[in-house]
Amino acid sequence: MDVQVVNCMTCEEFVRVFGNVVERCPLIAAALWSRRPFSSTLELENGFNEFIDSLSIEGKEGILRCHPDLAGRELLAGTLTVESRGEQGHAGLTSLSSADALRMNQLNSQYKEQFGFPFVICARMSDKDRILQQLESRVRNQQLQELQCGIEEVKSICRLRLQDIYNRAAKSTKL
Ligand SMILES: NC(=O)N[C@H]1NC(=O)NC1=O
Repeated sequence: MDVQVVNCMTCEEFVRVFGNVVERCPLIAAALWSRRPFSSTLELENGFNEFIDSLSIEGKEGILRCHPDLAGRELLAGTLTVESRGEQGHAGLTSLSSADALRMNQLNSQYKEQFGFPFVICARMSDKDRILQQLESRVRNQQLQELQCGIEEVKSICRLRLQDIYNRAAKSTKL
């Protein structure tokens, strides 16, 4: 996607295209629109990262709380966002054995009780075994260390979602 195309978008278009780069946080895209013009698509990605980094602890916790559990209720109910559904499918979470699903649910609950926000990991850079292993080890982190860990994962999710948007745009202009 040419950055000029991004710079010419109305706020409404921009939020439609980039509104779920941070899961269920279209406000972040709406805020970033004011920072146009961007000199490159990388600058837009940096904008997302800087915005997230500039938030208070409560703001960062809020971002994590907008993420659905991995292999949780929303996956079963079919109410995940398209992006999250794809990511969880990529990590094999849509076809877990009932023993693995039970284990993941138990660990997710334990984690949430411990920190007050859900466990977040970039599912596309992981798989079922690594996710279970990370849940088991990260639950032992300190509160602030774990907040930062979750936020770094959010940034990885963002980067891959932005790449998808650019790739889709590049494909559609080739047609
Ligand atoms: N809880 C959690 O990590 N959720 C997410 N991770 C990811 O890659 N997509 C999500 O929705």
